[in-house]
Amino acid sequence: MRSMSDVSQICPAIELQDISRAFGKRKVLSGITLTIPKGELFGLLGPSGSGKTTLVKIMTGIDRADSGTVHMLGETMPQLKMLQTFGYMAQSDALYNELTGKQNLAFFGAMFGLKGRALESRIQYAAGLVSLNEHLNVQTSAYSGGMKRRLSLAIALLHEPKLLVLDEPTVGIDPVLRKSIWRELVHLTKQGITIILTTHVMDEAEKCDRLGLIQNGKLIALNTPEAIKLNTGSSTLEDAFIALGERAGERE
Ligand SMILES: Nc1ncnc2c1ncn2[C@@H]1O[C@H](COP(=O)(O)OP(=O)(O)OP(=O)(O)O)[C@@H](O)[C@H]1O
Repeated sequence: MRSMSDVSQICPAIELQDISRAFGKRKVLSGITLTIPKGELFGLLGPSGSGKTTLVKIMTGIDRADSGTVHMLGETMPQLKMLQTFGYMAQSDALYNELTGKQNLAFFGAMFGLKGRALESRIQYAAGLVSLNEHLNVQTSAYSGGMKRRLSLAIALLHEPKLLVLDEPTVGIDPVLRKSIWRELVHLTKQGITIILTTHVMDEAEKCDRLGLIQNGKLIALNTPEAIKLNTGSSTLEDAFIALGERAGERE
């Protein structure tokens, strides 16, 4: 008989089956079916309000679908124990402003059971990744918007999650740092970590292994960046998405 860890070895990182969600009378997601294998760098794109944040919240169990099923590494979601498995970076930063950057990291690290040397070394790694080492002892209330985003990303990475779910992770981050963060994200997926992110930035979308395009709560395209361009006869992803959006609009 297979143990739970054997099951998580062979299961995809995320499996969504026929997910729908409405807020009141407003249908935000309709019939989304999507499988994301382990180690993939998956990008969710779509116009503002198309349902991307709602979908990633449902993947992590932060929000619940009205119908459909969610599995993370073979486990039915939501499940409290899965909080240890993934790191989530929300669009708005959830930080303690009266604490320093380091105290914030230590607080969230302790919540994930990290302590002593292990906690210190993870804080140094995560802060280094987002170039915050020199600002760790500054109170977070004095951080710029970009620094807060970077600290939120460091917190999401702190407990070595197998899966990272990042909602517009590089908004407000300067191009040089954005590049180095992306280099590290790609490096993490090479180690088998799955990354699912939302973005509006086309050059970030180009770096993803696969993209899902959401429009009006429906998944209207799912493929590699190259195939999406090829299938629409477009030279840029931007043109491809405009073409796909128009086609989907005509079908509705
Ligand atoms: N808790 C909520 N209550 C009511 N409506 C909501 C709630 N959360 C999201 N919505 C609505 O659902 C729709 C989809 O929102 P969502 O945040 O998922 O979009 P998005 O694609 O992530 O947008 P953006 O790119 O601007 O972040 C929007 O119309 C939003 O107003």
